[in-house]
Amino acid sequence: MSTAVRTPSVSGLHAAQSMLLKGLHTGSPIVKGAPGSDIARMRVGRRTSFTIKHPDYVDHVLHGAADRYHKSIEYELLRAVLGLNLFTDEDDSWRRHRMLLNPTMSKRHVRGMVDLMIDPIAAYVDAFDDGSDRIEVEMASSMVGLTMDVVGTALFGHRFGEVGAKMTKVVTTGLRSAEVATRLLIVASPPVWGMRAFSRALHHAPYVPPPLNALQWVMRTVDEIVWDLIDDRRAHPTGSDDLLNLLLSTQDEDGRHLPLRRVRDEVTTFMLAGHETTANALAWMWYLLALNPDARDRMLREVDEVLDGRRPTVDDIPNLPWTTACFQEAMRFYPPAWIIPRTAIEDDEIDGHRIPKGATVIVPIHAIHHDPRFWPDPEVYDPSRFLPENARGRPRSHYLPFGGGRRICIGTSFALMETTLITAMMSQRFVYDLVPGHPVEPEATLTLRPRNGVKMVARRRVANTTREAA
Ligand code: HEM
Repeated sequence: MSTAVRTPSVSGLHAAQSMLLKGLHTGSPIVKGAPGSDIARMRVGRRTSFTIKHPDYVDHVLHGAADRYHKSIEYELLRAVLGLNLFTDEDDSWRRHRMLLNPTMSKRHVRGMVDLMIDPIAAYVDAFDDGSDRIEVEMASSMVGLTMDVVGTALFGHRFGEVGAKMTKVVTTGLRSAEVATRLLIVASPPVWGMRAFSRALHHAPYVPPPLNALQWVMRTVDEIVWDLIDDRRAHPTGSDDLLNLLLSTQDEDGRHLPLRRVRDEVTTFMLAGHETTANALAWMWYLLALNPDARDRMLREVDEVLDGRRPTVDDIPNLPWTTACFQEAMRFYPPAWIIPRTAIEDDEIDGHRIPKGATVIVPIHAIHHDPRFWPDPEVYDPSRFLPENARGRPRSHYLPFGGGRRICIGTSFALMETTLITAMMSQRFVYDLVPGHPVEPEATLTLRPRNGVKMVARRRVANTTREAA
């Protein structure tokens, strides 16, 4: 290793105060780091954290030296809700399960799911269209119901329907209580064993005080939904090659099936991780498109030219590059997973800066996506950045909505195909405008969500207009 250099530091007291009073947000000292430096160190309680803002440093942590990092202690809270699964697992056990699930989520296999995705989207648009020319809609929760249904149909052969509506409240409550718990955690900085005991207690204790009792309610509600799904499939087996059947039928070399508990944990993860981030990103995209009518008009023109009013097929997706780019640029602007924390499991060094074993390393995705060194005019919503000819050759850690390295989101292809279809199909009949005066602002929980939702009016499209003005 080379000689260690001095790392700029941020006051731990200031960071702790800000955390307790304002919570974690995109401007928190622990996220912003030190001005003018790509790495900053801070100590809060017993914990040392580093914020790294340069893509090369991110490359090191997520790719080159990935063996030296695990997910951070905050994931223990997720483990309490989701159990042990692809998201929360580590090392050999993670590797085995990732190898098992990769083929089902590969681009090739997901292409085969496109018709399954289209059915719930078409049903959503039909149910939404009450025949009037202007329909009010709160996009964030509406997208939760839709993306739940798409994941349910494509991966579990199950339409969530009513459950989708319930999930908006469950997930919002869960994320808000988790945010409060994370604030306390960062300041109290308990050891991992303390955190695990806390998570177990949260699951099983007969009484938990507010606000943590909300987390317990979330865990129990999610548990009920997922066990119903598994029990139903076991009682009524199907021959499909969906994710649920893969999890229920897979056997190791000794012929042993996955424990049912693990099946439950994976299903919970795919159900939650598979819809919440996607729904958020879509809500942000509709918001940004309404603010940028030129980008929106170009999307509408592309959809009309390519689809000519018919249902899409899998072969249409590559012919909708602007539509896909509108979604990708929305994820640059408001990345749903806006921060990625890791823990060093052995001593490391980043560009001469010493990272001791046990330290937390924070990758502030939102900040990197808005850094003018890597994104000219970062506050301008410009989908052309993601047209294939402009995106080619971009360094991988400039754009991280799906994370990076071996822990990159397994649902990347699924999400990109699903959202292109949703954007196109929802735009065939309607164009979406903002309700004036409704405040739209980001709320940073585990994901970056619109705090008060996004209230919009769907306006029926008029044939043959060149400009979709109100
Ligand atoms: C726009 C939509 C999505 C975004 C922005 C997103 C973002 C992410 C990010 C940033 C990670 C990495 C977290 C880390 O490294 O700590 C991740 C992991 C993961 N995502 Fe997604 N995701 C999306 C959609 C999906 C979908 C559709 C699914 C499943 C159907 C899914 C399932 C997962 C799983 C299981 C992991 C853990 C992978 C592993 O560690 O091996 N995600 N996602």
